[in-house]
Amino acid sequence: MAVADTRPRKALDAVELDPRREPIVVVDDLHIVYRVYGAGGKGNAASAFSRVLRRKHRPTMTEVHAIKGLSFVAYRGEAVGIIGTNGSGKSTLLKAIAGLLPPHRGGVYTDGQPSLLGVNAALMKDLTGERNIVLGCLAMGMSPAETRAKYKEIVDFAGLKEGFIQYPMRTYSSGMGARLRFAIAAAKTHDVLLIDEALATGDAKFKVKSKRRIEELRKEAGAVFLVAHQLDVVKETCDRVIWIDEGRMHMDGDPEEVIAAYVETTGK
Ligand SMILES: Nc1ncnc2c1ncn2[C@@H]1O[C@H](COP(=O)(O)OP(=O)(O)OP(=O)(O)O)[C@@H](O)[C@H]1O
Repeated sequence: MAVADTRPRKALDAVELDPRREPIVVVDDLHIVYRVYGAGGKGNAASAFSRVLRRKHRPTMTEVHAIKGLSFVAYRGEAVGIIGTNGSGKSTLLKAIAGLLPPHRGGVYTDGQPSLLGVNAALMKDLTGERNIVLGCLAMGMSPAETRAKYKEIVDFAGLKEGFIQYPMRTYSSGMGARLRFAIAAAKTHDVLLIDEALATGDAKFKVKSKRRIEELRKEAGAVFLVAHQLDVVKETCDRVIWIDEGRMHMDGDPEEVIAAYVETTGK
């Protein structure tokens, strides 16, 4: 899948390519800019009316430059951890790789279909866990027969308390929701699996289980990207870590080294 590239290629030239491995995600001088309308102005009816009278269609617009020229190549079989302080651009990068945010400049190229598994992944709160499994599997492109075949495996993996699978998801704790989301996403082999904080709320036993499943997914599929604030999860799960600071690449390499440098700099 290719996402708009509107400028001469330059930044990726600086990235070293490993000719022995197969690239699966290429991020080339990526810039992501959010447009925020109405920031700074009063968001009430009077100011909207005043805009109408002044024939100004839109409230003031400000831009947030969240990713500022990021370039790297991820290879088949890699598990890449993305770390950085709050607001550094981790979730934005995942969304851009998933194709959910258009690049302002530069591009993201993936070999195969990326799937984003986030804390806010679109499960329906008013539907039962059971219905969400079916909908989730169908939404991931599985056939009804495949969905039926995988159903029990998903329920077992999520390991919810007895009977909860028949309850609406709004009755689940955040940890239970995260477990079910992960279990649904992990039921399928993904070309590129993007995980945003989904493992944060699981307990220790579930983390071990998910780590094992991520390893399997890496073998079966393309690459796994993981955003997590818990550095131990990243260290245990990933074989490469990218540290983003204010939307820019700060460090990229061995998990132990990058995390040690991050802890030393940020004190986290
Ligand atoms: N929908 C949005 N509209 C405008 N600005 C946004 C939006 N989402 C994120 N931002 C801004 O983009 C920047 C990067 O945010 P992002 O959520 O990617 O950071 P993050 O590293 O994932 O943060 P955290 O660790 O807190 O989850 C921040 O300055 C944030 O305020």
